[in-house]
Amino acid sequence: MRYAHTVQAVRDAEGALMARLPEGALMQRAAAGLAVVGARVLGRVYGRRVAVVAGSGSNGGDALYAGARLARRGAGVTAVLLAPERAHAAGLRALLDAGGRAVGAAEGAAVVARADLVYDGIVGIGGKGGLRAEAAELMRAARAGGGAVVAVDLPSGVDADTGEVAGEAVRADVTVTFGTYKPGLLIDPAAELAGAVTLVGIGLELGAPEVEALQHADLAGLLPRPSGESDKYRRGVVGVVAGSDRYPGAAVLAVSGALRGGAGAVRYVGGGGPAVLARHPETLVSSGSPHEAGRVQAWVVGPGLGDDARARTAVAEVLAADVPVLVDADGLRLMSRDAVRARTAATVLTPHAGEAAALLGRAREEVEASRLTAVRDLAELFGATVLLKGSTTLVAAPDPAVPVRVNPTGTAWLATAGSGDVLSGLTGSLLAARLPARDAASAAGYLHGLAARLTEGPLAAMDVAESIPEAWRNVCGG
Ligand SMILES: NC(=O)C1=CN([C@@H]2O[C@H](COP(=O)(O)OP(=O)(O)OC[C@H]3O[C@@H](n4cnc5c(N)ncnc54)[C@H](O)[C@@H]3O)[C@@H](O)[C@H]2O)[C@@H](O)CC1
Ligand SMILES: Nc1ncnc2c1ncn2[C@@H]1O[C@H](COP(=O)(O)OP(=O)(O)O)[C@@H](O)[C@H]1O
Ligand SMILES: [K+]
Repeated sequence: MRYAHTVQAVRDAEGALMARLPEGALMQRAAAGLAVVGARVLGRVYGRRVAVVAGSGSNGGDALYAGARLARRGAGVTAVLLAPERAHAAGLRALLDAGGRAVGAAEGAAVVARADLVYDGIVGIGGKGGLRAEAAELMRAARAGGGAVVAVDLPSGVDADTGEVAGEAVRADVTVTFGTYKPGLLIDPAAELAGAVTLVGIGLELGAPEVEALQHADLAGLLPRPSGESDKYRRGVVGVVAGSDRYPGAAVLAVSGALRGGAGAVRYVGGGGPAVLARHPETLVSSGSPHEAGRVQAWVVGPGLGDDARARTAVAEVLAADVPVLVDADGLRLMSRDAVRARTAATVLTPHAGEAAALLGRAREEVEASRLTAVRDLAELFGATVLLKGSTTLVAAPDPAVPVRVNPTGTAWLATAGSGDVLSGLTGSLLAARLPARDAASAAGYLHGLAARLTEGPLAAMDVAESIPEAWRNVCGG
Protein backbone atom coordinates (compact mmCIF):
# COMPACT_ATOMS: atom_id res chain seq x y z
CA MET A 1 0.00 0.00 0.00
CA ARG A 2 1.15 3.54 -0.64
CA TYR A 3 0.09 6.03 2.03
CA ALA A 4 -0.38 9.78 1.99
CA HIS A 5 -0.74 11.92 5.11
CA THR A 6 -2.02 15.41 5.73
CA VAL A 7 0.23 18.36 6.47
CA GLN A 8 -0.96 18.30 10.08
CA ALA A 9 -0.04 14.63 10.48
CA VAL A 10 3.41 15.30 8.99
CA ARG A 11 3.96 18.28 11.27
CA ASP A 12 2.94 16.27 14.34
CA ALA A 13 5.28 13.42 13.44
CA GLU A 14 8.10 15.84 12.64
CA GLY A 15 7.64 17.59 15.95
CA ALA A 16 7.89 14.33 17.88
CA LEU A 17 10.98 13.22 15.97
CA MET A 18 12.78 16.55 16.07
CA ALA A 19 12.49 16.59 19.85
CA ARG A 20 14.65 13.44 19.93
CA LEU A 21 17.20 14.35 17.25
CA PRO A 22 19.99 16.95 17.08
CA GLU A 23 18.89 20.21 15.47
CA GLY A 24 18.85 20.12 11.70
CA ALA A 25 19.13 16.33 11.48
CA LEU A 26 15.83 15.91 9.65
CA MET A 27 16.67 18.58 7.15
CA GLN A 28 19.99 16.86 6.46
CA ARG A 29 18.18 13.60 5.78
CA ALA A 30 15.87 15.40 3.37
CA ALA A 31 18.75 17.21 1.67
CA ALA A 32 20.76 14.01 1.30
CA GLY A 33 17.88 12.32 -0.50
CA LEU A 34 17.34 15.38 -2.64
CA ALA A 35 20.99 15.46 -3.68
CA VAL A 36 21.01 11.74 -4.53
CA VAL A 37 18.01 12.17 -6.82
CA GLY A 38 19.51 15.36 -8.29
CA ALA A 39 22.73 13.50 -9.08
CA ARG A 40 20.74 10.67 -10.67
CA VAL A 41 18.83 13.12 -12.84
CA LEU A 42 22.06 14.84 -13.89
CA GLY A 43 23.89 11.60 -14.63
CA ARG A 44 27.26 13.29 -14.09
CA VAL A 45 27.53 15.97 -11.41
CA TYR A 46 30.94 17.52 -12.04
CA GLY A 47 30.75 20.61 -14.23
CA ARG A 48 26.96 20.66 -14.48
CA ARG A 49 24.87 23.76 -13.77
CA VAL A 50 22.37 23.62 -10.93
CA ALA A 51 19.92 26.34 -9.89
CA VAL A 52 18.29 26.34 -6.47
CA VAL A 53 15.13 28.47 -6.40
CA ALA A 54 14.62 29.07 -2.69
CA GLY A 55 11.71 30.64 -0.81
CA SER A 56 11.79 31.75 2.80
CA GLY A 57 10.96 28.50 4.62
CA SER A 58 12.47 25.12 5.37
CA ASN A 59 11.59 23.95 1.87
CA GLY A 60 14.18 26.43 0.63
CA GLY A 61 16.54 25.16 3.36
CA ASP A 62 16.30 21.61 2.05
CA ALA A 63 17.07 22.82 -1.45
CA LEU A 64 20.02 24.98 -0.38
CA TYR A 65 21.61 22.10 1.55
CA ALA A 66 21.09 19.79 -1.41
CA GLY A 67 22.74 22.42 -3.61
CA ALA A 68 25.69 22.51 -1.19
CA ARG A 69 26.09 18.75 -1.52
CA LEU A 70 26.16 18.94 -5.32
CA ALA A 71 28.55 21.92 -5.24
CA ARG A 72 30.96 19.82 -3.18
CA ARG A 73 30.86 17.26 -5.97
CA GLY A 74 31.87 19.84 -8.56
CA ALA A 75 28.58 21.21 -9.85
CA GLY A 76 28.25 24.95 -10.46
CA VAL A 77 25.40 25.81 -8.11
CA THR A 78 23.56 29.13 -7.97
CA ALA A 79 20.83 29.92 -5.50
CA VAL A 80 18.07 32.22 -6.70
CA LEU A 81 16.68 33.77 -3.53
CA LEU A 82 13.06 34.91 -3.69
CA ALA A 83 13.31 36.55 -0.27
CA PRO A 84 17.05 37.19 0.25
CA GLU A 85 16.71 38.65 3.74
CA ARG A 86 14.58 35.69 4.93
CA ALA A 87 16.36 32.82 3.19
CA HIS A 88 17.27 29.79 5.32
CA ALA A 89 20.47 31.18 6.82
CA ALA A 90 22.32 27.95 7.63
CA GLY A 91 21.43 26.39 4.28
CA LEU A 92 22.63 29.46 2.42
CA ARG A 93 25.86 29.52 4.43
CA ALA A 94 26.45 25.84 3.61
CA LEU A 95 25.97 26.51 -0.10
CA LEU A 96 28.30 29.51 -0.12
CA ASP A 97 30.91 27.57 1.89
CA ALA A 98 30.75 24.78 -0.68
CA GLY A 99 31.59 27.24 -3.47
CA GLY A 100 28.07 28.08 -4.64
CA ARG A 101 26.82 31.58 -5.21
CA ALA A 102 23.53 33.40 -4.68
CA VAL A 103 21.59 35.96 -6.71
CA GLY A 104 18.27 37.75 -6.27
CA ALA A 105 15.14 37.02 -8.24
CA ALA A 106 15.86 39.81 -10.73
CA GLU A 107 18.93 37.95 -12.02
CA GLY A 108 17.26 34.57 -11.62
CA ALA A 109 15.65 34.09 -15.02
CA ALA A 110 18.98 33.86 -16.83
CA VAL A 111 20.31 31.44 -14.18
CA VAL A 112 17.41 29.00 -14.31
CA ALA A 113 17.22 29.13 -18.10
CA ARG A 114 20.83 27.89 -18.38
CA ALA A 115 20.64 25.27 -15.64
CA ASP A 116 20.76 21.53 -16.27
CA LEU A 117 18.79 21.01 -13.07
CA VAL A 118 16.48 23.39 -11.21
CA TYR A 119 15.41 22.64 -7.64
CA ASP A 120 12.00 24.06 -6.78
CA GLY A 121 12.45 24.99 -3.11
CA ILE A 122 9.93 27.82 -3.23
CA VAL A 123 7.38 26.41 -0.78
CA GLY A 124 6.58 22.98 0.61
CA ILE A 125 3.89 21.93 3.03
CA GLY A 126 3.80 25.48 4.41
CA GLY A 127 2.58 26.85 1.07
CA LYS A 128 -0.75 28.64 0.70
CA GLY A 129 -2.34 29.28 -2.69
CA GLY A 130 -0.67 29.48 -6.07
CA LEU A 131 2.76 30.82 -7.00
CA ARG A 132 3.27 34.54 -6.67
CA ALA A 133 4.03 36.40 -9.89
CA GLU A 134 7.81 36.56 -9.47
CA ALA A 135 8.15 32.84 -8.72
CA ALA A 136 5.76 31.91 -11.51
CA GLU A 137 7.80 33.87 -14.01
CA LEU A 138 11.06 32.28 -12.86
CA MET A 139 9.67 28.78 -13.14
CA ARG A 140 8.32 29.50 -16.63
CA ALA A 141 11.86 30.54 -17.57
CA ALA A 142 13.16 27.31 -16.05
CA ARG A 143 10.79 25.21 -18.13
CA ALA A 144 11.60 27.13 -21.27
CA GLY A 145 15.30 26.57 -20.60
CA GLY A 146 14.85 22.81 -20.76
CA GLY A 147 16.69 21.77 -17.58
CA ALA A 148 15.09 19.12 -15.39
CA VAL A 149 12.83 20.55 -12.68
CA VAL A 150 13.03 18.68 -9.37
CA ALA A 151 10.37 19.71 -6.85
CA VAL A 152 11.32 19.65 -3.20
CA ASP A 153 8.63 17.81 -1.18
CA LEU A 154 5.91 18.89 -3.64
CA PRO A 155 5.54 21.17 -6.65
CA SER A 156 5.20 24.68 -5.24
CA GLY A 157 1.74 26.16 -5.71
CA VAL A 158 -0.27 22.96 -5.22
CA ASP A 159 -2.35 22.16 -2.14
CA ALA A 160 -0.61 19.33 -0.29
CA ASP A 161 -3.78 18.11 1.44
CA THR A 162 -6.26 18.10 -1.40
CA GLY A 163 -4.52 18.14 -4.77
CA GLU A 164 -6.18 21.44 -5.62
CA VAL A 165 -4.30 24.03 -7.66
CA ALA A 166 -5.43 27.59 -7.09
CA GLY A 167 -3.55 29.66 -9.64
CA GLU A 168 -0.16 28.83 -11.12
CA ALA A 169 2.00 25.96 -9.88
CA VAL A 170 5.34 24.40 -10.74
CA ARG A 171 5.32 21.58 -13.29
CA ALA A 172 8.04 19.19 -12.15
CA ASP A 173 9.77 16.34 -13.91
CA VAL A 174 10.53 14.69 -10.60
CA THR A 175 9.28 15.30 -7.06
CA VAL A 176 11.28 14.17 -4.05
CA THR A 177 8.90 13.96 -1.11
CA PHE A 178 9.86 13.43 2.51
CA GLY A 179 8.56 11.03 5.14
CA THR A 180 5.29 10.12 3.39
CA TYR A 181 3.35 10.96 0.24
CA LYS A 182 1.04 13.95 0.49
CA PRO A 183 -2.54 13.55 -0.88
CA GLY A 184 -1.81 16.24 -3.47
CA LEU A 185 0.93 14.07 -4.98
CA LEU A 186 -1.62 11.37 -5.79
CA ILE A 187 -4.73 13.37 -6.75
CA ASP A 188 -5.24 15.49 -9.88
CA PRO A 189 -4.95 18.24 -10.84
CA ALA A 190 -1.85 18.52 -8.58
CA ALA A 191 -0.63 14.95 -9.16
CA GLU A 192 -0.23 15.63 -12.83
CA LEU A 193 2.27 18.39 -11.99
CA ALA A 194 4.46 16.21 -9.77
CA GLY A 195 6.09 14.07 -12.47
CA ALA A 196 7.78 10.93 -11.14
CA VAL A 197 7.55 10.93 -7.35
CA THR A 198 10.32 9.53 -5.15
CA LEU A 199 9.75 9.04 -1.43
CA VAL A 200 12.70 9.66 0.86
CA GLY A 201 12.30 8.19 4.35
CA ILE A 202 13.30 10.54 7.15
CA GLY A 203 12.16 8.33 10.02
CA LEU A 204 8.71 9.81 10.71
CA GLU A 205 6.32 7.68 12.74
CA LEU A 206 2.93 8.41 11.27
CA GLY A 207 -0.62 7.50 12.23
CA ALA A 208 -3.61 6.86 10.00
CA PRO A 209 -3.24 8.08 6.42
CA GLU A 210 -5.70 10.42 4.72
CA VAL A 211 -5.35 8.66 1.40
CA GLU A 212 -3.98 5.30 0.31
CA ALA A 213 -3.26 3.63 -3.02
CA LEU A 214 -3.43 -0.11 -3.58
CA GLN A 215 -0.38 -1.74 -5.12
CA HIS A 216 -0.13 -5.03 -7.01
CA ALA A 217 0.52 -7.08 -3.87
CA ASP A 218 -2.49 -5.60 -2.07
CA LEU A 219 -4.71 -6.43 -4.98
CA ALA A 220 -3.51 -10.02 -5.17
CA GLY A 221 -4.58 -10.34 -1.53
CA LEU A 222 -8.05 -8.93 -2.21
CA LEU A 223 -9.12 -10.72 -5.37
CA PRO A 224 -11.24 -13.84 -4.87
CA ARG A 225 -9.96 -17.13 -6.22
CA PRO A 226 -12.16 -20.13 -6.87
CA SER A 227 -11.27 -23.17 -4.77
CA GLY A 228 -12.16 -26.86 -5.03
CA GLU A 229 -15.31 -26.13 -3.01
CA SER A 230 -16.53 -23.48 -5.46
CA ASP A 231 -19.63 -23.74 -7.50
CA LYS A 232 -21.32 -20.98 -9.44
CA TYR A 233 -23.58 -19.97 -6.57
CA ARG A 234 -20.78 -19.87 -4.01
CA ARG A 235 -18.69 -17.73 -6.35
CA GLY A 236 -21.57 -15.30 -6.48
CA VAL A 237 -24.29 -14.43 -8.93
CA VAL A 238 -24.44 -10.82 -10.05
CA GLY A 239 -27.62 -9.25 -11.38
CA VAL A 240 -27.32 -6.50 -14.00
CA VAL A 241 -30.20 -4.09 -14.61
CA ALA A 242 -28.95 -1.97 -17.49
CA GLY A 243 -29.53 -1.03 -21.10
CA SER A 244 -32.83 -0.48 -22.84
CA ASP A 245 -34.28 -0.80 -26.31
CA ARG A 246 -32.57 2.49 -27.01
CA TYR A 247 -29.21 1.68 -25.38
CA PRO A 248 -28.66 -2.07 -25.62
CA GLY A 249 -24.88 -1.51 -25.81
CA ALA A 250 -24.67 -0.46 -22.17
CA ALA A 251 -26.24 -3.78 -21.20
CA VAL A 252 -23.69 -5.73 -23.23
CA LEU A 253 -20.76 -3.79 -21.75
CA ALA A 254 -21.93 -4.04 -18.14
CA VAL A 255 -22.50 -7.79 -18.56
CA SER A 256 -19.03 -8.11 -20.16
CA GLY A 257 -17.45 -6.48 -17.13
CA ALA A 258 -19.48 -8.65 -14.77
CA LEU A 259 -18.55 -11.88 -16.55
CA ARG A 260 -14.84 -11.03 -16.37
CA GLY A 261 -15.01 -10.15 -12.69
CA GLY A 262 -15.10 -13.74 -11.56
CA ALA A 263 -18.83 -14.08 -10.85
CA GLY A 264 -20.20 -17.61 -11.03
CA ALA A 265 -23.09 -16.38 -13.16
CA VAL A 266 -24.61 -13.16 -14.45
CA ARG A 267 -28.34 -12.53 -14.54
CA TYR A 268 -29.41 -9.79 -16.92
CA VAL A 269 -32.74 -7.98 -16.50
CA GLY A 270 -34.01 -5.48 -19.07
CA GLY A 271 -34.75 -4.62 -22.67
CA GLY A 272 -31.28 -5.44 -24.06
CA GLY A 273 -31.64 -9.21 -23.75
CA PRO A 274 -31.19 -10.15 -27.43
CA ALA A 275 -28.04 -8.01 -27.75
CA VAL A 276 -26.64 -9.45 -24.53
CA LEU A 277 -27.30 -13.04 -25.60
CA ALA A 278 -25.80 -12.46 -29.04
CA ARG A 279 -22.53 -11.44 -27.43
CA HIS A 280 -22.63 -13.46 -24.19
CA PRO A 281 -24.73 -16.63 -24.54
CA GLU A 282 -23.80 -17.67 -20.99
CA THR A 283 -25.93 -14.85 -19.50
CA LEU A 284 -29.20 -15.71 -17.72
CA VAL A 285 -31.57 -13.25 -19.35
CA SER A 286 -35.01 -12.09 -18.25
CA SER A 287 -37.20 -9.18 -19.26
CA GLY A 288 -39.45 -8.89 -16.20
CA SER A 289 -38.59 -6.90 -13.12
CA PRO A 290 -35.55 -7.46 -10.90
CA HIS A 291 -37.41 -9.28 -8.11
CA GLU A 292 -38.65 -11.90 -10.60
CA ALA A 293 -35.17 -12.68 -11.91
CA GLY A 294 -34.05 -15.16 -9.25
CA ARG A 295 -31.50 -14.79 -6.46
CA VAL A 296 -28.36 -12.74 -6.80
CA GLN A 297 -25.58 -11.87 -4.37
CA ALA A 298 -25.26 -8.32 -5.74
CA TRP A 299 -27.07 -5.96 -8.11
CA VAL A 300 -25.70 -3.48 -10.64
CA VAL A 301 -28.29 -0.95 -11.75
CA GLY A 302 -28.23 2.00 -14.08
CA PRO A 303 -26.00 1.97 -17.19
CA GLY A 304 -28.07 2.93 -20.25
CA LEU A 305 -31.29 2.30 -18.33
CA GLY A 306 -33.13 5.39 -19.56
CA ASP A 307 -35.43 7.30 -17.26
CA ASP A 308 -38.95 6.06 -17.88
CA ALA A 309 -41.31 4.81 -15.18
CA ARG A 310 -40.12 1.25 -15.58
CA ALA A 311 -36.50 2.28 -15.06
CA ARG A 312 -37.47 4.24 -11.97
CA THR A 313 -39.32 1.25 -10.52
CA ALA A 314 -36.39 -1.05 -11.24
CA VAL A 315 -33.97 1.24 -9.38
CA ALA A 316 -36.31 1.45 -6.37
CA GLU A 317 -36.77 -2.32 -6.35
CA VAL A 318 -33.05 -3.02 -6.47
CA LEU A 319 -32.37 -0.52 -3.69
CA ALA A 320 -34.94 -2.32 -1.54
CA ALA A 321 -33.08 -5.63 -1.91
CA ASP A 322 -31.00 -6.76 1.03
CA VAL A 323 -27.83 -7.51 -0.98
CA PRO A 324 -24.98 -5.22 -2.07
CA VAL A 325 -26.02 -2.78 -4.81
CA LEU A 326 -24.03 -0.68 -7.24
CA VAL A 327 -25.77 2.35 -8.78
CA ASP A 328 -24.32 4.00 -11.89
CA ALA A 329 -25.31 6.40 -14.67
CA ASP A 330 -29.12 6.75 -15.09
CA GLY A 331 -29.57 4.97 -11.77
CA LEU A 332 -27.85 7.87 -10.04
CA ARG A 333 -30.50 10.25 -11.38
CA LEU A 334 -33.40 7.97 -10.52
CA MET A 335 -32.42 6.86 -7.02
CA SER A 336 -33.88 8.46 -3.94
CA ARG A 337 -31.40 9.59 -1.35
CA ASP A 338 -33.60 8.34 1.46
CA ALA A 339 -33.78 4.89 -0.12
CA VAL A 340 -29.97 4.77 -0.36
CA ARG A 341 -29.52 6.01 3.20
CA ALA A 342 -32.03 3.48 4.52
CA ARG A 343 -30.07 0.51 3.19
CA THR A 344 -28.15 -1.78 5.50
CA ALA A 345 -26.34 -3.90 2.88
CA ALA A 346 -23.40 -2.30 1.03
CA THR A 347 -24.13 0.42 -1.54
CA VAL A 348 -21.62 1.68 -4.10
CA LEU A 349 -22.28 4.77 -6.22
CA THR A 350 -20.06 5.31 -9.27
CA PRO A 351 -20.54 8.83 -10.64
CA HIS A 352 -18.25 10.66 -13.05
CA ALA A 353 -17.60 14.33 -12.29
CA GLY A 354 -20.76 15.52 -14.08
CA GLU A 355 -22.98 13.09 -12.19
CA ALA A 356 -21.24 13.90 -8.90
CA ALA A 357 -21.82 17.60 -9.57
CA ALA A 358 -25.53 17.02 -10.13
CA LEU A 359 -25.82 14.96 -6.94
CA LEU A 360 -24.01 17.60 -4.90
CA GLY A 361 -25.57 20.65 -6.56
CA ARG A 362 -22.13 21.98 -7.54
CA ALA A 363 -20.54 22.88 -10.85
CA ARG A 364 -18.68 20.11 -12.64
CA GLU A 365 -15.49 22.22 -12.67
CA GLU A 366 -15.69 22.49 -8.91
CA VAL A 367 -15.84 18.71 -8.54
CA GLU A 368 -12.89 18.27 -10.89
CA ALA A 369 -10.86 20.89 -9.05
CA SER A 370 -11.66 19.43 -5.60
CA ARG A 371 -12.07 15.70 -6.12
CA LEU A 372 -11.16 14.66 -2.59
CA THR A 373 -13.71 16.99 -1.05
CA ALA A 374 -16.37 15.94 -3.55
CA VAL A 375 -15.98 12.21 -3.00
CA ARG A 376 -15.95 12.57 0.79
CA ASP A 377 -19.02 14.82 0.73
CA LEU A 378 -20.96 12.43 -1.49
CA ALA A 379 -20.13 9.41 0.65
CA GLU A 380 -21.32 11.24 3.72
CA LEU A 381 -24.44 12.66 2.06
CA PHE A 382 -25.62 9.26 0.84
CA GLY A 383 -24.16 7.08 3.58
CA ALA A 384 -22.66 4.98 0.79
CA THR A 385 -19.31 4.02 -0.68
CA VAL A 386 -18.58 6.34 -3.59
CA LEU A 387 -16.23 5.73 -6.51
CA LEU A 388 -15.65 9.04 -8.30
CA LYS A 389 -14.41 8.39 -11.84
CA GLY A 390 -12.08 10.53 -13.91
CA SER A 391 -8.43 11.43 -14.28
CA THR A 392 -7.89 10.31 -10.68
CA THR A 393 -10.42 7.74 -9.55
CA LEU A 394 -11.14 7.98 -5.83
CA VAL A 395 -13.09 5.67 -3.53
CA ALA A 396 -14.51 6.99 -0.26
CA ALA A 397 -16.32 5.12 2.50
CA PRO A 398 -19.19 6.81 4.36
CA ASP A 399 -17.07 6.93 7.54
CA PRO A 400 -14.79 9.99 7.20
CA ALA A 401 -12.15 8.33 9.41
CA VAL A 402 -11.51 5.69 6.74
CA PRO A 403 -8.77 6.65 4.24
CA VAL A 404 -9.86 7.46 0.71
CA ARG A 405 -8.40 5.07 -1.87
CA VAL A 406 -6.83 6.62 -4.94
CA ASN A 407 -6.42 4.45 -8.00
CA PRO A 408 -2.84 4.29 -9.29
CA THR A 409 -3.60 2.53 -12.59
CA GLY A 410 -5.52 3.82 -15.57
CA THR A 411 -4.86 5.94 -18.60
CA ALA A 412 -6.58 8.84 -20.29
CA TRP A 413 -7.49 6.41 -23.11
CA LEU A 414 -10.18 5.15 -20.74
CA ALA A 415 -12.16 8.31 -21.39
CA THR A 416 -14.16 6.52 -24.06
CA ALA A 417 -17.88 5.83 -24.26
CA GLY A 418 -18.98 2.76 -22.36
CA SER A 419 -15.85 2.09 -20.34
CA GLY A 420 -17.75 3.11 -17.21
CA ASP A 421 -20.36 0.43 -17.94
CA VAL A 422 -17.61 -2.19 -17.92
CA LEU A 423 -16.40 -0.87 -14.56
CA SER A 424 -19.91 -1.17 -13.09
CA GLY A 425 -20.23 -4.79 -14.09
CA LEU A 426 -16.76 -5.61 -12.84
CA THR A 427 -17.38 -3.96 -9.47
CA GLY A 428 -20.72 -5.75 -9.16
CA SER A 429 -18.97 -9.05 -9.72
CA LEU A 430 -16.54 -8.39 -6.88
CA LEU A 431 -19.43 -7.36 -4.62
CA ALA A 432 -21.17 -10.64 -5.47
CA ALA A 433 -17.94 -12.41 -4.46
CA ARG A 434 -18.52 -10.79 -1.04
CA LEU A 435 -15.72 -8.25 -1.06
CA PRO A 436 -16.52 -5.31 1.21
CA ALA A 437 -17.73 -2.27 -0.73
CA ARG A 438 -14.53 -0.21 -0.53
CA ASP A 439 -12.36 -3.18 -1.51
CA ALA A 440 -14.67 -4.18 -4.37
CA ALA A 441 -14.75 -0.67 -5.80
CA SER A 442 -11.03 0.02 -5.46
CA ALA A 443 -9.98 -3.42 -6.72
CA ALA A 444 -12.29 -3.03 -9.72
CA GLY A 445 -10.91 0.44 -10.46
CA TYR A 446 -7.38 -0.96 -10.31
CA LEU A 447 -8.09 -3.91 -12.63
CA HIS A 448 -10.09 -1.73 -15.03
CA GLY A 449 -7.23 0.80 -15.28
CA LEU A 450 -4.64 -1.93 -15.67
CA ALA A 451 -6.73 -3.65 -18.36
CA ALA A 452 -6.85 -0.37 -20.28
CA ARG A 453 -3.09 0.09 -19.98
CA LEU A 454 -2.48 -3.42 -21.22
CA THR A 455 -4.33 -2.63 -24.44
CA GLU A 456 -1.74 0.11 -25.07
CA GLY A 457 -3.22 2.97 -27.06
CA PRO A 458 -6.63 3.91 -28.44
CA LEU A 459 -9.25 1.53 -27.12
CA ALA A 460 -12.95 0.79 -27.23
CA ALA A 461 -14.83 -0.09 -24.05
CA MET A 462 -15.13 -3.75 -25.08
CA ASP A 463 -11.32 -3.94 -25.36
CA VAL A 464 -11.11 -3.02 -21.69
CA ALA A 465 -13.53 -5.80 -20.76
CA GLU A 466 -11.59 -8.29 -22.85
CA SER A 467 -8.29 -7.34 -21.19
CA ILE A 468 -9.58 -7.84 -17.65
CA PRO A 469 -8.45 -11.50 -17.50
CA GLU A 470 -4.94 -10.45 -18.55
CA ALA A 471 -4.93 -7.72 -15.90
CA TRP A 472 -6.08 -10.29 -13.35
CA ARG A 473 -3.25 -12.67 -14.33
CA ASN A 474 -0.81 -9.78 -14.22
CA VAL A 475 -1.80 -9.16 -10.59
CA CYS A 476 -2.25 -12.72 -9.35
CA GLY A 477 0.32 -14.44 -11.54
CA GLY A 478 -1.86 -17.02 -13.25
N1 LIG B 1 10.78 20.96 9.80
C1 LIG B 1 11.76 20.12 9.41
O1 LIG B 1 12.74 19.85 10.09
C2 LIG B 1 11.65 19.51 8.11
C3 LIG B 1 11.00 20.21 7.12
N2 LIG B 1 11.09 19.79 5.89
C4 LIG B 1 10.84 20.78 4.82
O2 LIG B 1 10.18 21.90 5.32
C5 LIG B 1 9.06 22.21 4.52
C6 LIG B 1 8.07 22.99 5.31
O3 LIG B 1 8.76 24.14 5.73
P1 LIG B 1 8.04 25.45 6.30
O4 LIG B 1 7.12 25.08 7.35
O5 LIG B 1 9.13 26.37 6.64
O6 LIG B 1 7.20 25.97 5.11
P2 LIG B 1 7.55 26.20 3.56
O7 LIG B 1 9.00 26.24 3.33
O8 LIG B 1 6.75 25.23 2.82
O9 LIG B 1 6.95 27.64 3.27
C7 LIG B 1 6.74 28.56 4.27
C8 LIG B 1 7.07 29.96 3.81
O10 LIG B 1 6.58 30.24 2.52
C9 LIG B 1 5.75 31.40 2.52
N3 LIG B 1 4.67 31.14 1.57
C10 LIG B 1 3.52 30.44 1.77
N4 LIG B 1 2.81 30.36 0.64
C11 LIG B 1 3.53 31.01 -0.31
C12 LIG B 1 3.32 31.26 -1.69
N5 LIG B 1 2.21 30.84 -2.32
N6 LIG B 1 4.27 31.94 -2.37
C13 LIG B 1 5.37 32.36 -1.75
N7 LIG B 1 5.61 32.16 -0.44
C14 LIG B 1 4.71 31.50 0.27
C15 LIG B 1 5.30 31.56 3.96
O11 LIG B 1 5.11 32.91 4.24
C16 LIG B 1 6.46 30.97 4.75
O12 LIG B 1 7.42 31.94 5.02
C17 LIG B 1 8.62 20.88 4.00
O13 LIG B 1 7.83 20.97 2.85
C18 LIG B 1 9.96 20.22 3.74
O14 LIG B 1 10.47 20.64 2.49
C19 LIG B 1 12.08 18.76 5.58
O15 LIG B 1 13.31 19.34 5.60
C20 LIG B 1 12.02 17.65 6.57
C21 LIG B 1 12.32 18.19 7.90
N1 LIG C 1 -8.70 11.66 -18.03
C1 LIG C 1 -8.90 10.40 -17.62
N2 LIG C 1 -7.85 9.64 -17.21
C2 LIG C 1 -8.04 8.36 -16.80
N3 LIG C 1 -9.24 7.76 -16.75
C3 LIG C 1 -10.31 8.45 -17.11
C4 LIG C 1 -10.21 9.82 -17.56
N4 LIG C 1 -11.44 10.25 -17.87
C5 LIG C 1 -12.29 9.21 -17.63
N5 LIG C 1 -11.61 8.13 -17.18
C6 LIG C 1 -12.17 6.81 -16.82
O1 LIG C 1 -12.94 6.34 -17.91
C7 LIG C 1 -14.13 5.68 -17.45
C8 LIG C 1 -15.32 6.44 -18.07
O2 LIG C 1 -16.50 6.18 -17.42
P1 LIG C 1 -17.80 7.08 -17.63
O3 LIG C 1 -17.46 8.51 -17.44
O4 LIG C 1 -18.87 6.51 -16.79
O5 LIG C 1 -18.13 6.88 -19.17
P2 LIG C 1 -19.30 6.01 -19.85
O6 LIG C 1 -20.56 6.42 -19.19
O7 LIG C 1 -19.23 6.43 -21.29
O8 LIG C 1 -18.98 4.60 -19.66
C9 LIG C 1 -14.05 5.71 -15.93
O9 LIG C 1 -13.47 4.52 -15.47
C10 LIG C 1 -13.14 6.90 -15.66
O10 LIG C 1 -12.46 6.80 -14.43
K1 LIG D 1 8.61 22.85 -3.49
